[in-house]
Amino acid sequence: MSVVLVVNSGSSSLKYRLVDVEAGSVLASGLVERIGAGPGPAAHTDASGSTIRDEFEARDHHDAFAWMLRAFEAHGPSLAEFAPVAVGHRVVQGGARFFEPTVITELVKLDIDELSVLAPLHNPANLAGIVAAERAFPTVPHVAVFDTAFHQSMPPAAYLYALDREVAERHRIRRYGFHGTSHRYVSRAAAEFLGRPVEELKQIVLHLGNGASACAVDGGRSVETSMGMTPLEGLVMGTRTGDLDPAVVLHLLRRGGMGVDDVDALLNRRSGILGLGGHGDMRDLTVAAAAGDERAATALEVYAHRVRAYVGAYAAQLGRVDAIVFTAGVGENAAVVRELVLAGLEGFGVEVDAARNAERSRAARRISAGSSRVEVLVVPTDEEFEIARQTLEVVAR
Ligand SMILES: Nc1ncnc2c1ncn2[C@@H]1O[C@H](COP(=O)(O)OP(=O)(O)O)[C@@H](O)[C@H]1O
Ligand SMILES: CC(=O)OP(=O)(O)O
Ligand SMILES: [Mg+2]
Repeated sequence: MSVVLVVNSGSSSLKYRLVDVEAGSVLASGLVERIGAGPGPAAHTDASGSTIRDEFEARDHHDAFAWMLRAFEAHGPSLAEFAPVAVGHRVVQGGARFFEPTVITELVKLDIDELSVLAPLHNPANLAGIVAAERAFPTVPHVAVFDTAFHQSMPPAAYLYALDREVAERHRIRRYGFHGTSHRYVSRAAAEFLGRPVEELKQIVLHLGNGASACAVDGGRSVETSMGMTPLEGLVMGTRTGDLDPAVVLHLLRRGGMGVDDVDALLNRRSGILGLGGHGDMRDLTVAAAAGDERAATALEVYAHRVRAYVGAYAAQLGRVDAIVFTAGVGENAAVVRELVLAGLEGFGVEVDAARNAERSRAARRISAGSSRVEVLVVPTDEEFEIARQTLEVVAR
């Protein structure tokens, strides 16, 4: 059997999936939300797709795991019959320390904890999930799969900030990049869809979810990405600014009557399409824009303008573009966002087929016209499956 449990612990949620990697099938999946913040929704779906919903108060990740185990017991599948041979964990920040999926030891946990200074919103939650999962599944190996790992192939020209070298090195300030598991999976899936070896393709992958990042993938390797030392840099996101003149921060601290934590909350939680257009969820923003809400329409323009700027930059860095690939919640579903991003790129060999772009589908598909020099694809990401696959690979070694 090749059953792996995948755990994605966010600051306030636990997402899990039980995967049979060899069969390529999902045996169960679920979600516990609002951890540590009072009663919240929890849901568990079995292999047949039938879902049970609950309202549950998880004080911490241990409680959330306990809920998950009860859900398996009550609704199946049986964890005795489909016992995971390993547990794979999403860990967001691996710094320059982790290049590959890694079996979790006490030392690895110390490193993940220590890297929290470079991802204060993500790594502490990832670690809490690991500790809880180890307690729930004490006899199998646990593996950390890092968001940063895929981007370790970036050259110094792409990952260095033009900052005083001594200061940057002392504080490990450089661009690490995130969503690597998704960029890796999607760039390979796109090559498969095109029936071409990934080694010969130059791709621009646009992971547009709540968090969003662009990645230039040359021959299957990340050569540049838009997120930086933390997942705040780059594209406009649900609640994050993306690129910003750093002097804005200084100005707010000096003149805006704000403290460090206020500015942190402003940039990470109250900005992006939420701050600009009044909606942090792209579904709501596009509906509002279509209904004539000017602020929402402007936010959409800013969002698309930024993505287009990165497409142009990465086209220049790659020297040639074979494929532009959209993925994640917004990239897979929001036809209007794709249309705005791609508008006016005909001079660069990008021709969109409007009907194909408007089609709704869950499968990988082409949205460019037959005559387009650049292939434009929509490829659903599957970070959980990729984490399961990498976890099994490490365990089998
Ligand atoms: N049909 C849709 N139209 C527009 N946006 C969508 C649609 N479905 C999902 N989204 C958007 O995708 C985003 C969430 O993406 P997702 O990849 O699930 O994020 P994350 O994994 O970071 O939580 C939200 O902004 C959501 O509104
Ligand atoms: C790294 C990151 O931004 O992750 P998410 O998109 O899940 O917030
Ligand atoms: Mg995501």
